[in-house]
Amino acid sequence: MEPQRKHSAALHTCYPCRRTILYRIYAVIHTCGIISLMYHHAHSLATADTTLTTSLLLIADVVLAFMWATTTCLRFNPVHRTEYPKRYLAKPKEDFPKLDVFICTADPYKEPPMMVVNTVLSVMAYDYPSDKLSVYVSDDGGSSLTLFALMEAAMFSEHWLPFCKKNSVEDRSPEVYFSSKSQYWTDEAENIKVLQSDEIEVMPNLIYVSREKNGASPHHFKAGALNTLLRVSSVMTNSPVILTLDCDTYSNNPRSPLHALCYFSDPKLNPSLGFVQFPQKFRGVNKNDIYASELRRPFVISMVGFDGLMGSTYVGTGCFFNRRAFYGPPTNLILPEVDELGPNWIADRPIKGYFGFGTRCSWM
Ligand SMILES: O=c1ccn([C@@H]2O[C@H](COP(=O)(O)OP(=O)(O)O[C@H]3O[C@H](CO)[C@@H](O)[C@H](O)[C@H]3O)[C@@H](O)[C@H]2O)c(=O)[nH]1
Ligand SMILES: [Mn+2]
Repeated sequence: MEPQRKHSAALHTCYPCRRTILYRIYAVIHTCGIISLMYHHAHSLATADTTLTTSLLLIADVVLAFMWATTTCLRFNPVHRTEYPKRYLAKPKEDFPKLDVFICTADPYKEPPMMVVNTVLSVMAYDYPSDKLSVYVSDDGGSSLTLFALMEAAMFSEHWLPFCKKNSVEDRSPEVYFSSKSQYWTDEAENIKVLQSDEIEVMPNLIYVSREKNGASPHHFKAGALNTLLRVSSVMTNSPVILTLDCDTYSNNPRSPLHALCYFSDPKLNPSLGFVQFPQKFRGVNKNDIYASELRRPFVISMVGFDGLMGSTYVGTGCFFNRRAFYGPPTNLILPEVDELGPNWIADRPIKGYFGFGTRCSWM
């Protein structure tokens, strides 16, 4: 992501970390220390007899100095960002771009379908116009259990979405909501029952995709699944903004799309803005995180460091993409041979779907 240091844009601000100056002073002192150490080694090599020992020490110190330099650049200009989603909300709803969400699952035993549907429901229930939202699930396991769970989730969503929006529920993964409020939700469960399904007229699209795999060509695991979803979604909805999620990472903020759009809608950033990566947060780690399972260094410290240099890295989940970014660099649009797979194709055919097992879902 392009860093933007000025407080100019109304929808987001970016400011450097306050302790950067102290760190830079320390880094200069440390660099002087490394240079004098290198000088000492070079001097010893030229004058002393212990050439082998000195050479080994020199190599060890060069390696350590290189490792220090590569991590130091991430501490050199860390930046913090703030978005103002309420300001974005003030726009007319017609101006909101369509959003496609890609969720990958592969194994119904290691990734239980209940976990997958909780992730699905957490994004279907976004505070976002439902008619602009499409959720695509790629199931590399081709599991009928996962498909069945999704069908049930589609029906449950008719109750869950109005309930979340009416009660301003913050945790929109049902599993998290019901476990975190276990002392309250007995009363609220009654509310779920009495809600009518027509409170929200349009429901988000929910599309299940299980790609064909064969021995003749490599399937490329998650990357292959995401590419399949990219192609399928381009002919069905072709939304300009895409969110990718692993099936085990639910969205814990119903306004996440608005936060991302604060950047995508900025005309100064947009031509070169490929993606907006959200940090990962982990549930269920032990108190004080003694095993460092939160992975704070890669997901928090390094990310703000990358952001201040040339932009963060994609960490595989929780990332909003500009669909245009998949069609070549900002100055060069590389169009596919099939028009319908291009970024500017307007996919306006209505999506009509029927489930198996004799059930037709009313939201399609
Ligand atoms: O053939 C496959 C294999 C995996 N996946 C999905 O890919 C995701 C990540 O795979 P997983 O085995 O869970 O990898 P992890 O090590 O848990 O994931 C971390 O590391 C991955 C890269 O190695 C990133 O893609 C993930 O975002 C990151 O969370 C999951 O949703 C899987 O369902 C597929 O869709 N098809
Ligand atoms: Mn995983």
